[in-house]
Amino acid sequence: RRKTGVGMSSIEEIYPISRADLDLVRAFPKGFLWGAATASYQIEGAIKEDGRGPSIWDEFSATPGKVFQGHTGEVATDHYHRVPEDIVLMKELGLSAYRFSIAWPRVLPQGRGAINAAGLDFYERLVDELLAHGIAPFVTLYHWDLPLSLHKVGGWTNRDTAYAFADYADIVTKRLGDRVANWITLNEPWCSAYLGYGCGIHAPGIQDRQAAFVAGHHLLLAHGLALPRMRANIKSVAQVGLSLNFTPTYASDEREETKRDTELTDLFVNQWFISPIAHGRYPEGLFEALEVTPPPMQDGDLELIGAPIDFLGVNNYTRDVIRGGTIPARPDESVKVGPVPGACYTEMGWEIHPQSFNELLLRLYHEYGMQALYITENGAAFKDTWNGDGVVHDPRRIAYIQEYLQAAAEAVEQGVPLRGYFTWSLLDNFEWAEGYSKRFGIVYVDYQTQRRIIKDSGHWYKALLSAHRDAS
Ligand SMILES: CO[C@H](O)c1c[n+]2c([nH]1)[C@H](O)[C@@H](O)[C@H](O)[C@H]2CO
Repeated sequence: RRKTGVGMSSIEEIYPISRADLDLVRAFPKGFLWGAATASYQIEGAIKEDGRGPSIWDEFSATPGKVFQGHTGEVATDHYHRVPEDIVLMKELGLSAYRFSIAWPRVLPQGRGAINAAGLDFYERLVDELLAHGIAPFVTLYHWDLPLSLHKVGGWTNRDTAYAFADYADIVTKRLGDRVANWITLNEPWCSAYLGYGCGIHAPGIQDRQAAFVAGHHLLLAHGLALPRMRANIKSVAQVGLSLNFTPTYASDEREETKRDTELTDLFVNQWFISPIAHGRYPEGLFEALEVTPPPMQDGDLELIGAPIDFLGVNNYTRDVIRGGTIPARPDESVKVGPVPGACYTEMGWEIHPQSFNELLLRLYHEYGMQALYITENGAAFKDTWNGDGVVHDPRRIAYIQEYLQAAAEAVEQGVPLRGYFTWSLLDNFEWAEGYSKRFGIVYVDYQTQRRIIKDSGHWYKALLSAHRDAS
């Protein structure tokens, strides 16, 4: 797409959406929220500024061999110093909502005790600036950057951390509860528990499956303890939920052993957290399948954990096709089949499979009775390149979002109460163990200069959101 003249935009740049896109947006109800998502450690930088305490990701990413080429979140996209310009960018894109996370160690440098006023002030300014631009804040309280001091006394394997989280949630909602109407307690406790304590590819890098289930229980308990504290501080019209990751599992063939291994993998990957949240109990057979003992629980834990939430945040990117009977292994060692003939994949090696997204949404509504759903993460990493001028062509990301939104639109037509969609991510950012090697943004970040360049997908998303507003 080249400019047609100095200062002129090509007609495609003004209207980069198709007739099919116009039909697509009409499937979503008036008031449907369109946003983009980020997380504190992945975009903020300024990890030692204004009183912020260290987090487990500061220590983990600084540990040689843990992150691609030793990348860290020390600078990231320097969002901490660029909030005004980044919010102008969000406004330019026409976002009606923005999902971000608060860094616990910026608010409570030691995880508990003394409050860092500069940390709370930063998030207050961010929220006020969003509201001034008519963008609804969706605040995640925990997106993996646990204060290091809590890790030093066991982190999520220590039940006390759940109580410390509830105190942190109380402090933040006391300050922002009058202005923020959408709260997410935890982002993907499955990742915090299993990637952090089970297989150790994420902070704090522990490899102990039993510890993963103890940590998982304390993360759920943290959510349950925080809920009533938050509800006491937020407006009556405000809503609280949490974001869970799901990767639907499919059998690679019709053999009984394949179907069994696929069901066990589904138990482990998809049911572990939604079952306590939706049904107040762990899924039958989970602990046995993983060869762990049930995590220590106290009376009342599961009631707290299973207390009603106002919405479920759904994070989905792909599906897994499971090969059966290869090894008499546990579901955390199940063998994924790939590449699937005729399938397309993103830079993460994730199969692009919108049909499984549609089926997931239907399952969450029918099997788990979720009365409101937001897609709090969906997006794709591709090899985006920038040639130094104002354009970044990413047609595959446009196609990915189109296909997944089509699947979501079908779910809405099938009766799923879907209330909003946040693409991951607003900006290219620190992709955990992959460092800055993977770009998910609809806005490109040139890390040498911190320049932001709206990708074609950003221009397309802007036009799509505008078309939805016009159609509503
Ligand atoms: C199966 O993917 C997970 O749902 C997942 C994917 N992602 C996530 N969770 C995290 O919430 C984000 O911080 C990541 O940046 C993002 C992209 O990797």
